[in-house]
Amino acid sequence: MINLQAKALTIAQMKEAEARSNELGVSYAQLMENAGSACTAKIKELFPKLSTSSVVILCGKGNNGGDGLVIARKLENSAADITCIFCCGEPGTELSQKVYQQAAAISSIQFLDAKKEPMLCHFCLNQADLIIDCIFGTGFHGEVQGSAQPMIGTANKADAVRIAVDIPSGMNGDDGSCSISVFRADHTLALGALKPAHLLEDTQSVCGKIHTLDIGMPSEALEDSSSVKLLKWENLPALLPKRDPNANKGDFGKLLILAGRSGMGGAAMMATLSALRCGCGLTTLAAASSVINACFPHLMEAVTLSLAETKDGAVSSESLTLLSEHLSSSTAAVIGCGLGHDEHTEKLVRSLVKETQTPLVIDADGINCLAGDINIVQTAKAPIILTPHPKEFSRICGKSVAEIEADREQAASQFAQQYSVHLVLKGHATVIALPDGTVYQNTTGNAGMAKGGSGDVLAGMIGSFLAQGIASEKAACLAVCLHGACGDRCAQRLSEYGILARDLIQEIPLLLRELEQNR
Ligand SMILES: NC(=O)C1=CN([C@@H]2O[C@H](COP(=O)(O)OP(=O)(O)OC[C@H]3O[C@@H](n4cnc5c(N)ncnc54)[C@H](O)[C@@H]3O)[C@@H](O)[C@H]2O)[C@@H](O)CC1
Ligand SMILES: Nc1ncnc2c1ncn2[C@@H]1O[C@H](COP(=O)(O)OP(=O)(O)O)[C@@H](O)[C@H]1O
Ligand SMILES: [K+]
Repeated sequence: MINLQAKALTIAQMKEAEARSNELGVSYAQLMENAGSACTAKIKELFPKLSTSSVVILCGKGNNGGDGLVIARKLENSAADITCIFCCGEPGTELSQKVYQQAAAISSIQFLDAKKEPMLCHFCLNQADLIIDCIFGTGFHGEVQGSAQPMIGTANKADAVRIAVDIPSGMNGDDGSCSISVFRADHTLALGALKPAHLLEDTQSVCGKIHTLDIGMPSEALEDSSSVKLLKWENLPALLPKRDPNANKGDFGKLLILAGRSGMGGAAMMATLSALRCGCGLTTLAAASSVINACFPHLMEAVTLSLAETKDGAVSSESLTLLSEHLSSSTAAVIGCGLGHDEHTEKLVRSLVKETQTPLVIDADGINCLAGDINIVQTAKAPIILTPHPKEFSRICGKSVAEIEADREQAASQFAQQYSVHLVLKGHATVIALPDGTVYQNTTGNAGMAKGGSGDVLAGMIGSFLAQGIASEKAACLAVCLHGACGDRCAQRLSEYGILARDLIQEIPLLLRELEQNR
């Protein structure tokens, strides 16, 4: 598994993780106690002048409020004075009621009710040196209403350091959408794991600096929660191997690209050029003879293999033996870009995939050729990376495009595990799912790439890295994220409307140079 720092659990996954912790012997009450301890330790670290400071803790009536009451108890003797303000009435959950009783037994903690004593509450907030927000956490929905609203308003204007526990109150933890009234934190203490909202660019001004706190959830409980790892540009330098200064072209692999029926030469060329730009030692394009004749002058650095055509311009199955031989001497192959899908090609693709031991990237029509008998990928001898867009994926997974789009990560992960393949489900936030259940979600790319040809560029890039001996997981992650980053750079210069797939190819070496420098 690639070691990525960012790991976010959705609110539903967090609830599952809490339930699993409970089953594994770390009770809900213990988690709240641990959360309070971890927050208190972090608050002391972030705010060293505590002993001479006034602290106000804004509490909701759920378990986020419960965390606040544990913090109040744990801060006793460390701060000059502590006030807890109930913003939505008294604690309403079993857990928060229990910790309220414990805190209430400490005479030095003052408790106020925002509805009953608003003036006093505003006064305390204005005098505070530190304000801790425990009104809402993962249970928040809709808009902040009632007494919580003016409390947040005054807290945001106060001359104090503001710390939010778990999620700034008023923000949705999954999608980062904010209520009109939202607590503006200098620091946010994410409990147990980051939530998706913590990772969004737009939410940074609301969250401030984010700290993820260990609250004693067993690692099995967190890992089992099918977390999605975010793949970012910053992760790429570590994935790009350094080229051995003594190496020769034989050390950087041989890639075979089987692509391009008559009339689809652009796809074949695009895949070949992007493979060349990603550093493969020797790249061969095998395509219909008319395509080779047309593309040949533009592919000076590639070897070409001209394949017999049917009268309709499809690649004929006559070429099976020739292709099998080339495939066995290659270190990876890409099958599919603009290859077409008729009975000849289907027969050819199925035979090659069944027999070969060479690692494969299967894209576009390569996938369509397998759609009637997808079990072939499960029994194949070679490691396989499939790169469908949602419609192609729909043809092989038995789900509708709408069902896939409703939970892309889940659909991709289920398929990858069932068929023991690496699956790259393309589109906005491309998902990479591994046979072991690991799921990555790409963060680069833009809608300017939603144009014919972008997918062919990606297939060539993955194939090139694979041919150089980079393992499937790294090759797919590196290529997908780099491909998106090329799109982002191109869009800055040429606009999302104006970029072409060929522009992505020109951007590859510029960004590879940056990765080499940052390694
Ligand atoms: N469940 C657990 O095991 C743990 C939970 N923890 C804390 O518990 C939090 C989640 O607790 P809860 O599920 O109780 O949820 P919250 O405490 O986030 O809030 C839920 C309460 O707020 C109310 N509410 C939601 N939206 C509102 C709105 N717009 N206006 C007015 N009221 C609104 C709900 O009706 C409910 O009473 C986490 O964020 C975390 O801080 C931690 O203590 C760790 C352990
Ligand atoms: N809205 C988007 N945001 C980010 N990337 C996108 C978006 N739309 C498409 N892409 C990327 O562009 C590529 C399109 O590939 P594909 O659909 O196979 O097209 P084609 O094969 O015609 O080139 C994929 O890598 C996909 O992830
Ligand atoms: K909060």
